[in-house]
Amino acid sequence: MDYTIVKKDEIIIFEINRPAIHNAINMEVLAGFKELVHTVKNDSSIKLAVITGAGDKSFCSGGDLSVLHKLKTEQESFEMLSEAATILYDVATLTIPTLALVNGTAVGGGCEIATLCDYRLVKKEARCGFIQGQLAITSGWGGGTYLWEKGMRQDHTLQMLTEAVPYPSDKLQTIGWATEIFEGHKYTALEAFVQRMIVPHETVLRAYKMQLIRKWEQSKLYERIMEEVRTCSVLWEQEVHHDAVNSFLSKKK
Ligand SMILES: CC[C@H](C(=O)O)C(=O)SCCNC(=O)CCNC(=O)[C@H](O)C(C)(C)COP(=O)(O)OP(=O)(O)OC[C@H]1O[C@@H](n2cnc3c(N)ncnc32)[C@H](O)[C@@H]1OP(=O)(O)O
Repeated sequence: MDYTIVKKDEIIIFEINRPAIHNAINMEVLAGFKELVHTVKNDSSIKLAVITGAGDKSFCSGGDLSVLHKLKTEQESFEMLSEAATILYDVATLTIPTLALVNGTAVGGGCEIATLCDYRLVKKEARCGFIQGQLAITSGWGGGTYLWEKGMRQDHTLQMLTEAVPYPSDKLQTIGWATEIFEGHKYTALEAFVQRMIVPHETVLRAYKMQLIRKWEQSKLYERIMEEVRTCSVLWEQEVHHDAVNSFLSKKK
């Protein structure tokens, strides 16, 4: 399987399991996120949803370019991007807290997935960034729109999007993207964090998360995400984007 879903007591852990290609996202992993949403919605005992990556190198390197490079037109890319963005919006709006356990590199759509989570526990050696700009596109799964929601300084938000490079963990904490930085084993760090944040009653957690979801609904977050998707799909069709993807895929061969 390209992902695993494991429930440990009151926590559900979704792990992207494609370490050979830095946990890049394909349609199977996206289907896994749909399964995660379904599982959480049908099990009220779950208090926290965790997303992480297999191995110790990467959290997620974004969309699987060996698959995505076949999408050439605005319409073809819009269909994929909007499907992924909708699935990820359902993850973001789970009525329990979500936590990205960033065990390594998170770039492109991988940085978007970490950003949509409520918390980001980032391994000291991890580097995270919106590198889509290097492919001559914007984020396309909602990540840019979620980043503007994080309450970071506007200049830091725009820098992170437009510099299009992975940031080291100390900078991610300085700008307010990382919730905490950890060293050592990721599940040890998760356990320490959870001990502090899970209140006795899941009704309290859900009530507080609903305050955020209502804010997003009132500010039309989903509509703004779809605008991001449309912009990305227009840029996707440009030759400069296809050239950038092809040069990435050919550089190792
Ligand atoms: C769908 C849109 C979405 C969005 O932006 O909304 C996206 O995410 S677009 C995709 C954006 N992601 C990238 O451009 C990341 C590409 N990968 C890298 O930059 C590097 O691989 C990195 C930094 C993750 C790791 O670099 P490192 O030098 O340590 O490893 P390699 O580059 O040699 O990678 C090893 C192996 O994995 C393959 N690989 C890595 N990332 C991807 C990917 N996203 N899709 C497909 N394949 C990927 C890489 O090609 C190498 O394969 P090999 O056969 O061993 O040459």
